[in-house]
Amino acid sequence: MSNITLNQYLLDRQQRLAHLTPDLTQLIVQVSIACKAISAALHKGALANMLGSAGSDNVQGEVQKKLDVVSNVLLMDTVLSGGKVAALASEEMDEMIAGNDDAKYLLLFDPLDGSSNIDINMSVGTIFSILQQDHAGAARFEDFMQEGRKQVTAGYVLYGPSTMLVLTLGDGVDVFTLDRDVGEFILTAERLSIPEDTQEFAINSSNTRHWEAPVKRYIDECIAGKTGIRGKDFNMRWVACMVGDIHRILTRGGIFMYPYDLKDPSKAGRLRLMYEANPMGMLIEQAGGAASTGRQPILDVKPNDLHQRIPVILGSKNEVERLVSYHQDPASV
Ligand SMILES: O=P(O)(O)OC[C@H]1O[C@](O)(COP(=O)(O)O)[C@@H](O)[C@@H]1O
Ligand SMILES: [Mg+2]
Ligand SMILES: [Mg+2]
Repeated sequence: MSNITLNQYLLDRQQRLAHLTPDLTQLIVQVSIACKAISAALHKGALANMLGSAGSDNVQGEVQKKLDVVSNVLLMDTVLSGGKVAALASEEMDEMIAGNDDAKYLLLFDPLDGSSNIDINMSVGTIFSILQQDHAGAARFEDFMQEGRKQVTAGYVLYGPSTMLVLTLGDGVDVFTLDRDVGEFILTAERLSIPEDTQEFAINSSNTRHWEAPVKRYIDECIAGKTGIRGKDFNMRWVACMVGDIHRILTRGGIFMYPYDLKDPSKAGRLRLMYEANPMGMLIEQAGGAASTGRQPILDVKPNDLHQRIPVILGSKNEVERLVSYHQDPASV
């Protein structure tokens, strides 16, 4: 194992990556500090009265857990006091929050992903995405409306049996594990690569009756296994925390889907473009996988709202491409 800390790693990358400015490095470090504090709060759990609901709803009408609120405040306070963001936006807040007018970066985050896992002591995560602000002066809402392809950094922290930071600067995907004894994220895996094929899928199958035909066809074929046209058996996993599911896929391959469904036709999907789909799409592509809505690459979607929802299909390239081809094949619909 290396003894390379996140700070050392970023200083080293500054020598080779022109877009990794000292300000961007500092912003990434500030996010990692907030995530260490979130990790500590999660670790204390019931002992620090951290479990349960906060008694409020977020902008999307979802009940906020205490830890959703605590994580949001920790991230916001740490980053705003660091002075490297022009503005930030969070899944848990209605509007963007302005930062330093002289700063050059915009930060987006899902402070606590997989909220329904908090009270059962299962894995949760934080997801973040960094965009460049391309003009001087105060940030505006429109500055955030950039395709995912323009992200300069994306990552997540998985709070599982160990706390891991998974990061891309647009040059591959690297993994850091929090050493609690010394309080540092240490580099533990480099240049992740997702196998092109898989026999593992992740989807909330309680929504089966609401799916569109291409998704039904794909999942039916996986379930038919050796007896169907796929000629091999598939396994199914569902962590109920996107960070956990994506971490598994980055580690050993697989496909993760939260497709459009007709349960509530007014919703374009369950997951959010800016806080979940874009950062995860960048990580997956950087590790050689594919990320699609079924109809176009996630990273090419031009956003129109901070809290926009979107269908997501992410993971092993050949499986994602197969499901995308079913969306184009009239026989599926
Ligand atoms: O409740 P379901 O349908 O299993 O949905 C689980 C999905 O919802 C999410 O928890 C949504 O994220 P939040 O917890 O940040 O709202 C994903 O992490 C996860 O993949
Ligand atoms: Mg989430
Ligand atoms: Mg969340």
